[in-house]
Amino acid sequence: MDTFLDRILDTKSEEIQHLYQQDDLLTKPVQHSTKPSLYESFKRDDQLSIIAEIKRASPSKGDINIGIEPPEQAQLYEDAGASAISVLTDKPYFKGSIDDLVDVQHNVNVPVLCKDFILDPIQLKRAKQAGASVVLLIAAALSPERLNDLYEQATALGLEVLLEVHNEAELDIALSIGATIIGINNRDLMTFNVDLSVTESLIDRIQDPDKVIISESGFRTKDDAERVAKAGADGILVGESFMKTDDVEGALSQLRVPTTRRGSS
Ligand SMILES: O=C(O)c1ccccc1NCC(=O)[C@H](O)[C@H](O)COP(=O)(O)O
Repeated sequence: MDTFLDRILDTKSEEIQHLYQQDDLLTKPVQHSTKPSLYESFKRDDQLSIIAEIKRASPSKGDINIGIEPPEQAQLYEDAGASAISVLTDKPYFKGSIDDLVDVQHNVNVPVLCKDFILDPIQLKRAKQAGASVVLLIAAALSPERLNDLYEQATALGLEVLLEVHNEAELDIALSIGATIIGINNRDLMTFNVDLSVTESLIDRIQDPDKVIISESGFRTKDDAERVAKAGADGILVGESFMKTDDVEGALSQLRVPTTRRGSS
C-alpha cells in the first residue's frame, strides 16, 4: 500500500516535469549566497541553535497558520535569536511556495533552508536561484546513489545540505556520503508519529564531534530541548509550535538551552 510519503513523491515528480519547462531556470546563472554558513554558526554556538520554520500547513496537522506573512514571521524569528530560517516551499501539502523563500531571504541575514522534497538537480538550481543557502535532502525519499549524486551537485552549487535521516540504515548512508550536517527527524514520514527518543537512540552512532546534528520535529517545551541537548544535538528544527504562538521570543528563548559536546561527559 502507498504511504503518504509515496503520494508526496509522486506529486513532486509531476512538479519536476513542469520545472523543466521553465526556460529561466535552465538558462539563468545561479546567485552567490551572502548568508553565513549554517555549519560554522551552529558549531560556534554553545547553546542549542534553532532553525525556525515557516509552516502554514502540514499533512499531519492540516492548516496551522494560513494567514502568516513569511518575511515578517522570519524577521520575528531572527530578532528572537533563531540561527537559521526554514521555509517549506511545497505547495500541495504544506501550502508554501518558492516565492515565500525569495521574500524571506531578502528580509533576514541568517542562513535560509529550502525545505522541500528534492528529487532532481533542477530543484537544487531553483532553490539556489531563489536565494537559499541550505537545502534539505531526505534519505527516505532517495536511493543511496541518487542521494550521493544530489549531495555532490548541491555542494558544487555552493549550497549546504541538511541530510535528514530517521533510522540506523539511513544514518549509515548519510555517514558514508560524508554529510557534515545531519538532521535526525523525530517524525516518521510514513506514520507521522513523533518521538524524541529517535534522536536519543541514533545520536550515539555518530562518533565524529565535527558533525553538526540537528534534531527535527516535535519541540514545544524547555524539557524537550534539554532532552536532545543532553543527548548531544547541536540544534533543533521547530515549526508548528512557533507558528501557533503569539510570543515567538518567549517560545524560542526557552529552547536555547546549553549544549553538551559529544565526547564530553
Ligand atoms: O509535518 C508533517 O506533517 C510532515 C509530514 C510529512 C513529511 C514531512 C512533514 N514535516 C516536515 C518536517 O520535518 C517538519 O516541518 C519540521 O521538522 C518541523 O516539525 P514541527 O516542529 O513538529 O512542526
